[in-house]
Amino acid sequence: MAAHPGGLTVVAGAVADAVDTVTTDLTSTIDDAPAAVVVQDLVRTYGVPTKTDGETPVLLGVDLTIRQGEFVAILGRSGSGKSTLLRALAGLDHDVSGSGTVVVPERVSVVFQDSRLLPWARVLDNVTLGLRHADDLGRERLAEVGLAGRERAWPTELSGGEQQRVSLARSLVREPQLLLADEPFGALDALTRIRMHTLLRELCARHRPAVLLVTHDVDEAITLADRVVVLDSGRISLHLPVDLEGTRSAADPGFAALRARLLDALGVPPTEGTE
Ligand SMILES: Nc1ncnc2c1ncn2[C@@H]1O[C@H](COP(=O)(O)OP(=O)(O)OP(=O)(O)O)[C@@H](O)[C@H]1O
Repeated sequence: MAAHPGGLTVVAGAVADAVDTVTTDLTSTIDDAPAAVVVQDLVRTYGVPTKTDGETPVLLGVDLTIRQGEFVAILGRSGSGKSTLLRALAGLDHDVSGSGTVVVPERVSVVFQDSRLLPWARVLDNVTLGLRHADDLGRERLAEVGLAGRERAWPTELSGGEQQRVSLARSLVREPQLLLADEPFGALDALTRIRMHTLLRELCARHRPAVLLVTHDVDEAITLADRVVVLDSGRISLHLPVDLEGTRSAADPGFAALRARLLDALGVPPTEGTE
């Protein structure tokens, strides 16, 4: 158990043994897999709260469990605290105070909207940065994201979508038990975004990390996630399992029903064409 700068109790690696156990149990489903992430009564406040003015907390008591191999997407209005929650799991937040418990596995990778590649390092070096003897694995992951042969390219020679592919390869080379993604496709054009959805689904099916995806895009959440949660007024107001069979199409009635539920939870009034 480690002290956390924001006053949290963070337990890293506490669930690793259980995670290893489930991979040998072929009959298990996500529903009965052990927890990869446990968040209990998480409160987060920016700035230093004083007794007199008392800053308003951004998170007011968030409870969330993500199971091994489960893909959870989080939606919420702008400023509702989605990134604050993600940063608390990543241990990346500053100038915050709070309370609560966060249990995360040992190996956590984070992907952001911008790829955050080092411009002076070639693609393969970006992927393996900080790891020793990882070139073969790095090449393998680059091939998985469709960038075989681009190992010696500089980041500036890649398109935005290709840079995000490198960012995904860099996160996967660390074999994360938890992948945190903060609007990773937010800056991409619609067609590239659809390709990236397919790629991410394939990668997650192969590597089975637990995933927390922050997104503004309701359809993206339904397309990718096993469960969508909505953050509202500092708490999770809805857990919605995505129980769609096979390939998910926005044209399916089941998809449209989930979209309507989520838009309602987000306070978006129904419009023509949305049931
Ligand atoms: N470093 C910080 N210092 C002070 N306040 C912050 C800081 N980071 C975020 N906030 C505030 O906390 C609230 C939640 O921010 P957060 O980025 O978590 O929301 P979000 O739901 O991810 O928003 P968006 O969808 O617009 O990205 C906002 O009101 C924001 O202004």
